Amino acid sequence: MAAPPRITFVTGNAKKLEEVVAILRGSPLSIASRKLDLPELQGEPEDIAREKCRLAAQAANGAVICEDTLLCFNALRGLPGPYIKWFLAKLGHDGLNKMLAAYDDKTAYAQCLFALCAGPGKPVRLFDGRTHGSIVPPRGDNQFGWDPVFEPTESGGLTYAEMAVCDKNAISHRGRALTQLRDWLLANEDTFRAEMSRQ
Ligand SMILES: O=P(O)(O)OP(=O)(O)OP(=O)(O)OC[C@H]1O[C@@H](n2cnc3c(O)ncnc32)[C@H](O)[C@@H]1O
Ligand SMILES: [Mg+2]
Repeated sequence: MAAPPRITFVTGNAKKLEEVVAILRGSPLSIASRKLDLPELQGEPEDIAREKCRLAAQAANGAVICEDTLLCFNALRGLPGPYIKWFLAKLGHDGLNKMLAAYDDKTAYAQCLFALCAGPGKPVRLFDGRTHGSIVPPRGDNQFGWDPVFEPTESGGLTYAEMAVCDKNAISHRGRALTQLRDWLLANEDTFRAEMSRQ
């Protein structure tokens, strides 16, 4: 049997990489990684994810995956969404809570858009994973991004930061999107290989 196609996960975020490695452990995919902070377009999440992946394929000159993570407050009609990185950096965990002070609705969802591309100029495919929950005052040891302030509905009252890594990965936005990507690749390996080899 041929070796699995070699794909590079392009990200500037070491914690994302750790989770991706853990989620894919035991799967037949061969993922390398490249640390690169790519420019991100503004606009709709799907357009941001597609454009970032297009740039990643050019930078790596080969098959790539990359991902965009959003944290969407329902009371704010999905904002901060793809801009959560900058809201978190400027406002911190308390500031994210204060943004919802004027609203009864504290619900939110975490969304992960994985993008897969066989090489420069090749089509970009998206895989969308979501986890619903609420924004709460910070709790928990894991200091990955906004994990301390996001309490998934299905966690039994724990924030992401209070959950064991494997429990988070089992229900997380990232776990769900990556499972779809893996299943697509395993079912469509020949199509993807053909795209990789076509100039
Ligand atoms: O290079 P890339 O892959 O873009 O990495 P990034 O850190 O810039 O990531 P994003 O652009 O997707 O911005 C998402 C923000 O949300 C944070 N984040 C991503 N996944 C998370 C998770 O599972 N739990 C908590 N915070 C997360 C991340 O640290 C960023 O601040
Ligand atoms: Mg980024």
